[in-house]
Amino acid sequence: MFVKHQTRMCLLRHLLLPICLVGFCFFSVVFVSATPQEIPISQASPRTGGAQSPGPPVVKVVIRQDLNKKILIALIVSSTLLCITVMMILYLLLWRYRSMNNNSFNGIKGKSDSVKSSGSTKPVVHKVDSVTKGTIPVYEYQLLESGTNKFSDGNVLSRGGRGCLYSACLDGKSSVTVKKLDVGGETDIEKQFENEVDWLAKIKHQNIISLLGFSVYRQTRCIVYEMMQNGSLENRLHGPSQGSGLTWQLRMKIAVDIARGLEYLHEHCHPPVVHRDLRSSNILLDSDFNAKISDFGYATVLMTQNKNLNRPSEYLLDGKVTDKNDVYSFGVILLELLLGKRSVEKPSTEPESVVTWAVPKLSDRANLPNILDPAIKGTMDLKHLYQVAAVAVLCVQPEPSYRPLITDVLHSLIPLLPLELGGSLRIL
Ligand SMILES: Nc1ncnc2c1ncn2[C@@H]1O[C@H](COP(=O)(O)OP(=O)(O)OP(=O)(O)O)[C@@H](O)[C@H]1O
Repeated sequence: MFVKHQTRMCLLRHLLLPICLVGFCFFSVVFVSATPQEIPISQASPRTGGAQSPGPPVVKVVIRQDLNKKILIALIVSSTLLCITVMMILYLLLWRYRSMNNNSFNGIKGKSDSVKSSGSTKPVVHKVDSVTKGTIPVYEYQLLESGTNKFSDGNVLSRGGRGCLYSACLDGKSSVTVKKLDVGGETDIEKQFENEVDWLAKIKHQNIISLLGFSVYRQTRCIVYEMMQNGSLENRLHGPSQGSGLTWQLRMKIAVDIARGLEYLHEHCHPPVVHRDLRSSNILLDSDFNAKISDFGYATVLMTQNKNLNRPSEYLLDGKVTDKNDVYSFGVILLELLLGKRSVEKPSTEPESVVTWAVPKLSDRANLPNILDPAIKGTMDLKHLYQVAAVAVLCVQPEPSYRPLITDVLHSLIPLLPLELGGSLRIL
């Protein structure tokens, strides 16, 4: 919204000068053409005593010199107009080219740089008005500190690999989530912080977590997100409740939501974005169990070299990043939803991935009901179950090119989801 508004204002500002020039020329032309074209010269004899004597007819004589002058003026005006039009077109083309370059997903780098240079010793100023400028709000560190009771243990939602997550109340009413990262000279964390803020500032979608702002204070980086009351999908499936709160229909809704978020990244972002770290712990659920993709610390544009990335080998096919990496990860989540198993089980022996465990078993569809998550056994149409399992198996093909596009996955899942949950299935 803000970015669109900003662009419109910018366009207006840039168009104002050429419009004024054209307007000026237009009025010049109108003015010139409005001046008399001919000067009538009467050759009649002088009037006597006010009575008009019938004299010879009035002859209109065009003064040649004047005519030449007018042609000259017309020529000057029209050539000026032509020049201005050409200049205006060039100017617009140049401006369009520049703004396209600026908008092509490098918008926040400038912001990150300024953050770096200003942020090491002083708190960043709380820019409330930055919202109206089309940028992301920069929170004062002290505001986040007081909103989380000085980052107290009582406010901790989770302790992650890269930092701690707190619930916070910033405006005295609604609750938000603050992720606090301690950079401590670790460039990797700083990079992930910048990457996350950079992407989330540009990506707005109902199935992608909303970024509310960030803060930079000495060695501490904070990211403020919307609160996702039902936590992560991983916790819902494999935590204390063991998936009991997730019905078959809810699971289908979650799968469709994730596919919608991914489809937006792969098909509607320009250039396309690959998440690269899709897993059930990065799928968050709001109070209505709407699923949103989070954690964009590793996200990148499609088809860049995959350097410096410490991910499992299945994410690094030929060192290339493609949208099919995300499709594979989506398949893993689908298997987790169906079977209630973790993506990687860690028994006392060798850790085993759900893919190597499930795919051989799924070759015989009659086997499927036996390995299904007990929490959903016998609660769905078997035809639907087979269809979802087939999609999951396709997504986790070892050969990336054999995996479907996420848009195809999405459109094969939508008919299995009831209308009231955002699908197209009519339950009679
Ligand atoms: N906006 C949110 N609202 C509610 N809970 C959240 C939110 N974001 C994250 N969480 C919870 O915190 C957990 C950790 O999330 P976080 O993004 O901090 O992980 P992380 O630090 O990236 O950990 P890892 O390095 O293992 O990915 C999530 O799995 C989820 O349970």
